[in-house]
Amino acid sequence: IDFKTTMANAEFPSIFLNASGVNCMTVTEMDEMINAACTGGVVTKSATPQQREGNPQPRYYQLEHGSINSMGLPNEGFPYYLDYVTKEHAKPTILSVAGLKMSDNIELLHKIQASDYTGLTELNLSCPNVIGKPQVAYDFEETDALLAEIFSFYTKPLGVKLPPYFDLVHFDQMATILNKYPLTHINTVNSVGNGLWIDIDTEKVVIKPKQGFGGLGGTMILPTALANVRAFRQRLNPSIKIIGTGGVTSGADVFMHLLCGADMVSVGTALLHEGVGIFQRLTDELTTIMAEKGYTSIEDFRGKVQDF
Ligand SMILES: O=C(O)c1[nH]c(=O)[nH]c(=O)c1Cl
Repeated sequence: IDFKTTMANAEFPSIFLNASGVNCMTVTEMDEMINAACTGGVVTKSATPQQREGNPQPRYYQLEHGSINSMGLPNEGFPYYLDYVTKEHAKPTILSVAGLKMSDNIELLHKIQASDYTGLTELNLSCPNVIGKPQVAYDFEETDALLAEIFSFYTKPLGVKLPPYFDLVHFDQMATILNKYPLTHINTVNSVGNGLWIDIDTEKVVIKPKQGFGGLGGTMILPTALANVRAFRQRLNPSIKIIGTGGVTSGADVFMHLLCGADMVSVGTALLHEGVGIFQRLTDELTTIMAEKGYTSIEDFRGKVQDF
């Protein structure tokens, strides 16, 4: 079975990507993603205008059923990633960008618009760990204003990375805004913001930044991720594709994201834990499930989750 798919002008040889932030900080990591078996390409770490050290360590911690992080947007800086994605690669790239303020986002997109890069870009509206900054995507007016400004000049393929929402009315409000713009895709979900974990031996929180508050990922957020993928698939124009992210550790999890309507699936916590070999495993497990059910193509079941 071939798992190739197309988004905007890019042909991905597989539906699998890394979640931005994992295995995508450096050229070495991004090349490893592209050269790995069963990957569709690579999503860069969200780039800020200048290089950033990020938050003090420990800033990532693996839990029994997932992860917690408050990285603080460490990255090599926008020029580094623009240079990488503008080069030729065997598979497509998605350039992730994250401004620390509105003007940063506008400035970064003007630079991409003016550059030779013709691939996909993903605007991260959902970083939960920039201290003192609320997530843009939880401010509907700001999101609407930002997208209106961007699409007044930006003509290249653009998607947005969204945080999870937890209220059906919020799905309605956000989808109404997103449907106004010619987005290539949304990527949902980013980590579940500001969780907390404690080591009871030391009675201390497990990460240093933000008094231990950090974004949650991994198995424990899969139900939230599935709900967000389904809710947006039901509400968004079919022209807006969906990268399903959150909680994927097995072929069954991939199958559920696809049933909810995802076009591609990205993996973060489990990729960090297992390495790029996970993509062959997910491919094999999904293939087995499809064979057992008599499906020969993802289109046989994508978006066809049934109500009870
Ligand atoms: O702290 C981070 O770098 C970070 N961590 C996340 O879990 N999601 C994001 O979008 C970002 Cl930008």
